[in-house]
Amino acid sequence: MIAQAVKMEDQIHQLAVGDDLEELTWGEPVQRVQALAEKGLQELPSVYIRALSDRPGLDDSLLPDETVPVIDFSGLQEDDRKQETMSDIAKACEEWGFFQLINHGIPLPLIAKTRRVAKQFFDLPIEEKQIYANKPWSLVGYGSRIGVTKGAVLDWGDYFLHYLWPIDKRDVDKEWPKKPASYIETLDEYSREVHKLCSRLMEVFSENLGLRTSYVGEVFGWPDMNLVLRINYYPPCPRPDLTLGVAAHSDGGGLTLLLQDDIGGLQVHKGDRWLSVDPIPNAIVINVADQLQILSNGKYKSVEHRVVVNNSFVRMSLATFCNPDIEAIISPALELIDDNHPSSYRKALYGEFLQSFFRDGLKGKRYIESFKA
Ligand SMILES: O=C(O)CCC(=O)C(=O)O
Ligand SMILES: [Fe+2]
Repeated sequence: MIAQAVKMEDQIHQLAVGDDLEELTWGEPVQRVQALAEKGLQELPSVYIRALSDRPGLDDSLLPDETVPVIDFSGLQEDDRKQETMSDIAKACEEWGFFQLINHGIPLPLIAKTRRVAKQFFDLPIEEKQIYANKPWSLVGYGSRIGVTKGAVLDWGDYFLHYLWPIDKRDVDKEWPKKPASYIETLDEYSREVHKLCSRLMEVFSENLGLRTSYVGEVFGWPDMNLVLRINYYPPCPRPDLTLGVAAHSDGGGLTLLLQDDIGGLQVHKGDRWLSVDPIPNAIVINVADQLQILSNGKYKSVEHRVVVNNSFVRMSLATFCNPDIEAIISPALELIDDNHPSSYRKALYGEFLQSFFRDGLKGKRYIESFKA
């Protein structure tokens, strides 16, 4: 079952590159950014240097009048605050595509433990992490780039990626770290909590869109929606002004739940500016991803975001992507189409979407553009 499920994603990858997977190679030998940074480089190697127009411009971040909305999820449990909380979430999805969720219900000691085991993994010697090195045709494992294109500008960061859900798609034996010893147990517990929160959010989004409560969940395959964890590790960088931890992109799946630490660096695109998502201790940053934008017929926005790095601190984040199955067909909900709101996107297999992603890596909002009706 496991082998089969993962193999399907490999097949999509194969379609994307049109090549024999086993022969696919990285454009350049893989360099761990963490190892480079630990050498104490004075200069930034040229593969990380972005074009002038993509550089972060480190001083143009937040203006005080504009901040990503903060939503108190406990408001949904109180009769007098429920309506207001629902409409705050709807507004955030429509205007920002992003919000920070507090009182989300994931136990804080579990969050602390999850962060701790993630950090302990990255603190292992390189050789121990290399055991999980990902292949050019799969994002699963220990990685330092997305896409194989020779000469591509690379992100200043490493990651570790694996499935959290559905349970039969997790290959705990091969794909989850064995060290630290409590990693598996902790992430198992974390996945169950994230699954609960995602389920609740999908219900809220459905209701807010005027759809039956189970609608978004049905499209994304609840209770077996795909939850994929990406632990991001951004070491200090000698020239943060020239590079990015993650290039500008929108997330391709359904929705994303992100735990960032207290360092800061995530920015979202609003109007023609990049605004910082200031860390709030233990808040979870939620963002609408491309498939939810399509399902909502463009009412909800899957917004571009990027990560800037700094020259003093390691920053870590844990992103959980909640995605439809690759065989799911995604299209705007019929209830959201009328004479004034014609269908903005064509019907497509989520796998078709993934295929362009595997081929080209992160490319701003280019993918969703190509699915316009
Ligand atoms: O590290 C972050 O704050 C965001 C990472 C991100 O956007 C991603 O992994 O898709
Ligand atoms: Fe992202």
